Amino acid sequence: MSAETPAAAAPTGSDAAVDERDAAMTELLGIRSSIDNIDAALIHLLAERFKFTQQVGRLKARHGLPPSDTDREKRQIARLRSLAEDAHLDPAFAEKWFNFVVAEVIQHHEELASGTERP
Ligand SMILES: O=C(O)C(=O)C[C@]1(C(=O)O)C=C[C@@H](O)C=C1
Repeated sequence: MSAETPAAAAPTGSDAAVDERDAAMTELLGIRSSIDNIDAALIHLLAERFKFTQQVGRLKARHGLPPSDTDREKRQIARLRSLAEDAHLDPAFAEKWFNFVVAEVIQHHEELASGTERP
């Protein structure tokens, strides 16, 4: 059987169809378990990233440096878009993700600079 021609489903309600549905559910649970692991890893990676950006924010606040650095952002976006392409991930999505995270980071930087950061 080729990837282009999936097997026809057994007639609805037949024993074969029930077996196929059970097998599909087992496969789905296995795939979801891998998705769970990846989501957990992403949360841990994001937490680590925010620990480092908090360090940057404190450094910038201490020395009166501006919260954002658009040149750095541009370079990082170009780098991430290229990495995304190599990884067959939509580069526009990679850029959107980066901008989303950076907006949050800049808000944290601003709070640190103004002394209104959350505990
Ligand atoms: O590298 C910095 O200067 C940061 O503040 C970190 C960071 C980022 O999260 O990547 C956030 C804001 C800046 O505009 C650029 C990059």
